[in-house]
Amino acid sequence: MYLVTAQEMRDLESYTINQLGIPGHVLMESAGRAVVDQIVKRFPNPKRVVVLAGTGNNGGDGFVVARWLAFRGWEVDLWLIGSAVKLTSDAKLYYHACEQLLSIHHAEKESEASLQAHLMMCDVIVDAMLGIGYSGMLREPFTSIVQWINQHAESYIFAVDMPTGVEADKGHVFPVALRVDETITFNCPKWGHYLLPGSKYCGKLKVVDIGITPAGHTKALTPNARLNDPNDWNMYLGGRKQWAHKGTYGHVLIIGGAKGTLGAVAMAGEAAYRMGSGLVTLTVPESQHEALAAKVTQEMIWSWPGKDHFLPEIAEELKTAFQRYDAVVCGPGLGRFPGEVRFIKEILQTVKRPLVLDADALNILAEHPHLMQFRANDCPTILTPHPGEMARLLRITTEEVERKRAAVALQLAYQTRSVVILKGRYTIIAFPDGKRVVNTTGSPALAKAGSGDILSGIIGSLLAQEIPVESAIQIAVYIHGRLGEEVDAHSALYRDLLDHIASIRQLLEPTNSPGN
Ligand SMILES: NC(=O)C1=CN([C@@H]2O[C@H](COP(=O)(O)OP(=O)(O)OC[C@H]3O[C@@H](n4cnc5c(N)ncnc54)[C@H](OP(=O)(O)O)[C@@H]3O)[C@@H](O)[C@H]2O)[C@@H](O)CC1
Ligand SMILES: [K+]
Repeated sequence: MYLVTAQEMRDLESYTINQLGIPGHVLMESAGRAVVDQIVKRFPNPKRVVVLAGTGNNGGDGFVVARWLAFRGWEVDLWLIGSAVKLTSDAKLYYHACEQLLSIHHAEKESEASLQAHLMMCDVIVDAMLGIGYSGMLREPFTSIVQWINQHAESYIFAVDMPTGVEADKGHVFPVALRVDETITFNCPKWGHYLLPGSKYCGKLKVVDIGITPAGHTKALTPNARLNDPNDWNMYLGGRKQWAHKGTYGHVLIIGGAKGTLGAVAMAGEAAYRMGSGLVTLTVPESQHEALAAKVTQEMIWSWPGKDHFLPEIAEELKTAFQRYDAVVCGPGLGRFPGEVRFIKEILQTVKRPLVLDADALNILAEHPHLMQFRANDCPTILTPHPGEMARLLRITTEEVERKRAAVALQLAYQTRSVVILKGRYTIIAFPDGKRVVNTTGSPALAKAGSGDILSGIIGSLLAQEIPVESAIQIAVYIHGRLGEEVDAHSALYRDLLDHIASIRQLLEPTNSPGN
């Protein structure tokens, strides 16, 4: 499913109205009806509702909702927030229809206390004040109404398209937005539903069709962002081939393992095996070999000569060694060590297969951005920063990363010619060609040490299995998020996450794919 900006949504709407000849008020009627369908799905028996309608087309949807809820026997209090002279022509049509059926309250003319009393007494609030047309600093009277509802209202709140105060493109909230239980949006989700802080206000998101031309219908109407959708890649998750041998599903190399962080490289290795790779090798400095060998069973270990540091004279040896692997992950528990810059340079230059850089490999890159020039353009590189690592890579604050997640992920993808996986609630995957994919799976269980190592291992495994890079990354991020949903958010250990890989993978496999 595509993810759109307000402008892309307007383009789809105007194509539908101007090219296909479907009047805007028909779309508005469908929009309002679709919202009512969702409301009555949640509340099959008539309730008392306050509908708050603005003067733009979002308000127009609100008038349609008020009319249909009244037809269905609901007790409707309809409030116009703003001046009736400002109503758009489509909104005006439905405002007049409501005038025939209901007495419309005008917030301009009535006291705040009167509105508050109605809001206190209702079971349901419908927020049709502002939608994708909102931008900038939220003005009065919306600010006061929103603040009051957030603090006092106990009713169930539906937002039409966007919660009032959440900006559609960047998810900005200046200074407040309405905290709702459900948001019903039209045709496509908007970026603001998935970006912080806006995403925290949306509650459950439901996307409904209202007759607007679907995104992607023509090239001109094709956005470059999507939600991570298993239908785009589940064809790569077929059953295991009957005649497979251990090389069939790729050989992953995981480079990491400084003293004290050997667990990270071991977890990444275990995740790679669980995701299906036939061979996994872990590599650590020689001084850590024994300690790692005591920790792992199934993984092979290859250690480079050196005592917690990299010796330039072994560069040639590394070059030969790196050719053996189908995908390389560098970073889990890597630590910092003398010779690290040369080490990363050798890896970037020598590994011709897909390369995932994580953890301290990213920190080294952040301090030495010139290193990326040693990576050939045709060798896929994947960077997996969390917001702190991203901040270091771009030399901005973590707060700025969180505020501009979609933009900064793309910036780093362009700068480094790499695929960037910016981790967090709604992980964003940005590709160097400008495409972006937003992942919706995940849970707070993943906010724990080890979670990133597991993700790296899963990505490495899928890349080694020669699944196309774009798909491999989307599969990995999606499955990793699903693992978090399967376990207890507080107590889960990395093993609990790994235990669910098989069942989630099976659920995602397309039916009738026995392998061959
Ligand atoms: N797209 C579609 O396909 C379809 C869209 N539909 C619906 O239309 C909605 C979009 O309608 P829209 O374009 O009229 O904008 P909308 O959200 O009502 O906001 C405009 C109002 O916001 C106000 N305003 C702005 N900034 C503000 C601020 N900082 N603080 C305070 N106020 C501010 C602005 O006031 P002004 O700046 O003009 O004084 C104006 O009054 C969309 O979300 C969906 O629900 C469906 O009906 C059918 C198909
Ligand atoms: K709204």
